[in-house]
Formats: sequence, structure tokens, C-alpha cells
Amino acid sequence: MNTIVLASSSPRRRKLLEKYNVKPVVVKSNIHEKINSNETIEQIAMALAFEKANQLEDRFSNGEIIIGADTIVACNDKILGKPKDEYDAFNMLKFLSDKEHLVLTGICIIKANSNIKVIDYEKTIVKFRKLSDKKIQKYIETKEYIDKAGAYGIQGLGGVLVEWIKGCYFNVVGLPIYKLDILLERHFDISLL
Ligand SMILES: Cc1cn([C@H]2C[C@H](O)[C@@H](COP(=O)(O)OP(=O)(O)OP(=O)(O)O)O2)c(=O)[nH]c1=O
Repeated sequence: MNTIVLASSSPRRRKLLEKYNVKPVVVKSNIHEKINSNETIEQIAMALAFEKANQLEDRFSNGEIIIGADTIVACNDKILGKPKDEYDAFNMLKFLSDKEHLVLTGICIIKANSNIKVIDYEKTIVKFRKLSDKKIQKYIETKEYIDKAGAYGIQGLGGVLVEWIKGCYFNVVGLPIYKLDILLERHFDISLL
């Protein structure tokens, strides 16, 4: 199999790939995650994923498969990135309380030394239960909100915040693995299993 390069510092993405016996070369891309408000949330997630993968393309020349991904949370047309601090996290979780929101992950796969660049996205609806200020505060104290879009991690203690989801669970965690397998198989003849 061609070397897989993961253009992401997310430990969740790396661990998920490792479950499928993919030992990715991890290279953190250094993009400035600026959001263009004229774009749809799908375009934003795909553009950020593209920037992450594309930034590394010049560094490889042996047919490496470079994967970039970006996860964003959106609720009532408002995009929630990673919280800046506890206060920001508190406000995000309060905003998400008792509502449905979207989690979008843009994926970009680029094959080095080729013209193949594939971009797609996955969307999952997540419904939060009604959260008291006390519950939000207790969650914030766990520090799990740090470095996570929307200030929670469904895969961790944040599971208690979620009433239901519709769509791909792994998409919420940061990498829609079924969609990645489809794209790898269709465009690069690579299967994760
Ligand atoms: C909503 C949600 C997000 N997240 C994470 C997934 C992503 O890692 C993170 C969103 O940030 P991203 O910018 O997508 O990724 P990252 O900063 O972790 O890594 P890099 O920019 O280097 O690619 O939020 C969870 O782990 N669980 C959740 O339930």
C-alpha cells in the first residue's frame, strides 16, 4: 500500500486509522483556519480539509496518499469552532443545549505526484439533551472541551450530553471512516479492511 500521510495533529484521527492497520505518517499542517462567511458550511469544511492536505503536497514525491480533514459544528447558521477558553466553552454548550446541531467533516485526499485530488464531506445531526448550568460547569471542569469543535467530545465524558445522533458517529469524532474507505477504494484502489 502507498504510504498514508495524515495531515492532522488530531490523535483521534490517527488512532482511528491505526485500528485499520494503517500506520500513517503524521505531519501537522499549519493552516490558518479562517472562515469565509460567503461559503456554505459544507464548502468551509471541504476548503479547510483541502488546505490541510494541499499544504503538504510539495513535501512528498512518491505517490503518498495525503489525507486532510476538518471538523466543524454548526447550529442555527452559527459556526462553532474550538473554544478559546472556559467561558467560550460554557457559552457554546449552553447554546447547543436542547437543540439539534450539525457536525461536518470535510475530507481531502491527494496523491503526491499525480493530479488526483478528491474532496468530499460528511454530515451528522447531533441532538443535545437539555443541560443545566451546573451540568455544563461540571463538564467544563473535566477539561475535555479543550481542542474540540463545539466544546465537547462525544467519544468521551461528553457522551452524557448527547441524546441522539443521525448519521455517522465517527464523523463526529473527526473522521468519517466509512466515507474515507469509499473514497480510497473508488479513487485510489485502497481498502481499509
Ligand atoms: C464534536 C467533536 C469534535 N471532536 C474533535 C475532532 C477534531 O479533532 C476537532 C476539531 O478540530 P479540527 O480542526 O477538525 O482538527 P484538529 O485541530 O484536532 O487537528 P488538525 O487541525 O491538525 O487536523 O474536534 C471530537 O473529538 N469529538 C466530538 O464529539
